[in-house]
Amino acid sequence: MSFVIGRGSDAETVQAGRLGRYRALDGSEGAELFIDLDGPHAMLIVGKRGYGKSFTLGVVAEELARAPGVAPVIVDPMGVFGTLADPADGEPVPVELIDDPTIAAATLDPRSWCSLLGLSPESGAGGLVWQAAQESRTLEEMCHHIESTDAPSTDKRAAVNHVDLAASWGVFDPDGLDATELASTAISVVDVSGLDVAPMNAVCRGIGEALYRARIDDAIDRLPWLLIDEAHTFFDGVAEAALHTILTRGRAPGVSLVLATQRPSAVSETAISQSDVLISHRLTAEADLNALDAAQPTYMNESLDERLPTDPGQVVVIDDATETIHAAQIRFRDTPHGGESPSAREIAGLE
Ligand SMILES: Nc1ncnc2c1ncn2[C@@H]1O[C@H](COP(=O)(O)OP(=O)(O)OP(=O)(O)O)[C@@H](O)[C@H]1O
Repeated sequence: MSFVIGRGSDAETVQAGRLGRYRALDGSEGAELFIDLDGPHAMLIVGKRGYGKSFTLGVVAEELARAPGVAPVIVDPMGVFGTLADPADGEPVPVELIDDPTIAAATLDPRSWCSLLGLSPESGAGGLVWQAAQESRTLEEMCHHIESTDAPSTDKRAAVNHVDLAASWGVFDPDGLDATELASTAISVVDVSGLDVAPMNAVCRGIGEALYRARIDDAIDRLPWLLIDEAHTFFDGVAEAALHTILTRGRAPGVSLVLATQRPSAVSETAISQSDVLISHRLTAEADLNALDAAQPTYMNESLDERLPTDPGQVVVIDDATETIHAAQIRFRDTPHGGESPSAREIAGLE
């Protein structure tokens, strides 16, 4: 009998991903541990730098790419998940690489446009951007709308300059990514690594909204899974609204979210409280431990800090669906891990 996180004991492990093996107190490995890929989930993967968050996210990504009926998309802020497309050990991992992602300007609402451009909606330029975003579908239309008002010319100039700045990011296109494109059988790896935080957030928001809306409108017949590395980056920008929608309302339409971060204290409380699966690597920063402690379930009768592992790849999994806690060793990646830290000795040819 195998255990499937999010489901419980399962003899067949159908539509479940291989996560790793149980880890005994003496470090020895036990039975295989799986993760449910059938129903919708909100998962949070945490751990301090270098203890395996991205590696674990990669393992989940490999399993999702191989699973039927799901549409996995990974937002890759460090550009390390392109290696999912490299030859894999075992079953192939189907991957769709998206290197220059764009979204339609109309994906963002007027408030988000102001916050994306760092403008207060109460300011002259901010008010103009707000109105333009309400009335327009493209950046060009926004500029025309601003120019055509009888607002003071300094406000108009400031507003147009801000919209031009957004245009210079190169992430807005009326034919930007849509859900049908993202919802292929392969995992879509959206590389946002060349972008600043603001456009990175805009792209993430566009993808999150497109996937959610497509399920609400019955436009895609697979269940989307949105995986996000360095998730704290997106809780401090315009992407947050889309992530909150999925966290709080994603279950019914079947949209899943997997967030990985080294700073659980920097993602929202909702992200922690709404997660039904928490995978924790080693953590030491007090603020991060406190953030997780606040959401510690009553069925956990010792504190999380006491159970946290010490070595890379080791985790504690809190499974809220089955109200169980597991000590595990995450399995090795079947495709190369792209997040290896560079070594000065290696670069100098000494290793
Ligand atoms: N499950 C695992 N099995 C074997 N080695 C692992 C495992 N997980 C992590 N490692 C090792 O730990 C290293 C660091 O992992 P990873 O790059 O995922 O860390 P991270 O926590 O995501 O760090 P960062 O915050 O810098 O992204 C990997 O390069 C790998 O060598």
